[in-house]
Amino acid sequence: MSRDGRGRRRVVVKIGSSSLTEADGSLALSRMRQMVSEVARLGRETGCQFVLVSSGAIAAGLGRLGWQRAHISMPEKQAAAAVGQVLLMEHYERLFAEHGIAVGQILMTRADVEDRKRFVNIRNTVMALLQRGVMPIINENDTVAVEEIRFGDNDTLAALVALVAEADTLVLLTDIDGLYTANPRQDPTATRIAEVEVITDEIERIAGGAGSSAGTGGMRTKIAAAKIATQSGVEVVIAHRDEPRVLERVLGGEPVGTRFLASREPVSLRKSWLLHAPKPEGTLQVDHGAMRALIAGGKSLLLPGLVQVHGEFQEGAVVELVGPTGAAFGKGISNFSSRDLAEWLAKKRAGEDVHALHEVVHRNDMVIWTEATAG
Ligand SMILES: Nc1ncnc2c1ncn2[C@@H]1O[C@H](COP(=O)(O)OP(=O)(O)O)[C@@H](O)[C@H]1O
Ligand SMILES: N[C@@H](CCC(=O)OP(=O)(O)O)C(=O)O
Repeated sequence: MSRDGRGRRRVVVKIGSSSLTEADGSLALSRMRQMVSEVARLGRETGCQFVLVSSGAIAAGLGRLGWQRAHISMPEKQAAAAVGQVLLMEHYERLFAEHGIAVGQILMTRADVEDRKRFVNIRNTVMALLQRGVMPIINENDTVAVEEIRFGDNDTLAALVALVAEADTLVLLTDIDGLYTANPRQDPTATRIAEVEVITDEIERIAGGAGSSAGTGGMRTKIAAAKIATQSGVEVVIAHRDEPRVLERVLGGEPVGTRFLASREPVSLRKSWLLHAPKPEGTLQVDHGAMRALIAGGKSLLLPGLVQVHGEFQEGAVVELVGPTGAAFGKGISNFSSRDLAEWLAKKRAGEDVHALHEVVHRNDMVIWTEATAG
């Protein structure tokens, strides 16, 4: 049963570049076929809904064009992705069609996730596809994403897709059967960790980088993704792509890979988005009393508690909330532009009358670090 009582589970499966490419750079077609047929079978037998996050566009493009990864520039990588994405989808279309399933492609950038309206639009599209039994296949839009705003790795993208799709499970399929106490490529004595209840600093410390030239991010980005997803109530499993019946076993709760338990007190979807997706456009500094009211009292931020405004932003922008010492304690959506707020602050300082009940950030549009990391 799903967490919101839909009656059916919704699962995001991410398959990494290292699993979609052979050593010679060509696409690992037999593995793709195997994964597609397990997804199709489980969907049919259990009613489970799947969303696929598939890497491999750059790797497939390099193979098709005969280019070597070591010698190419960023625009050439993007060109390779443009070529490879077509190939990837051509194969997915054919492989899912063998099971009578149509596929739909969604290419996303970080900017699409940061913008609340686009985030909601993507969610509506994903839901519409799922309702009609179409398989959403998602990748980063590598051809338009410049370096500074790229996800780069698809693990973080997959965690955000799990939020978008309101999934209850995220499965990260990779070239190793879970998180080890150290990178086994460097430390052969390392052992697999079967279950992680809370992602501690120690867990983050043991996660190393990518294991092959095809992979990006390694365990480090998988743990970061697991943190985003588990805080939002999504269970995460890192498992080996070649484990027989891997998805069936993961979803059946069998001890495969590393399972990261979902938080028992997950933050809402809106707050998860606020917490993880957008970069703040400005800062609101509040006084001690307001900080206490927000942290402990669960209150909205009213004008009298505001001390300083930093940055230039419009009404509806995401802002960071900082206390008297300048330390950040949360994020929120400002109901006013920085200009309006600065004008009010000037009037307040001059002793003029300002409407004290102006709600600068509403409680529902605010996330406080303590509540986000609890549970
Ligand atoms: N503590 C660890 N436990 C397991 N694997 C690790 C660890 N630290 C780093 N790695 C590396 O992470 C790699 C998987 O990530 P990556 O290469 O990015 O694959 P993918 O393309 O599937 O995302 C493994 O092959 C392994 O070498
Ligand atoms: N979007 C890129 C994938 C980036 C990547 O390699 O990520 P990952 O699968 O996490 O190692 C592509 O399709 O080539």
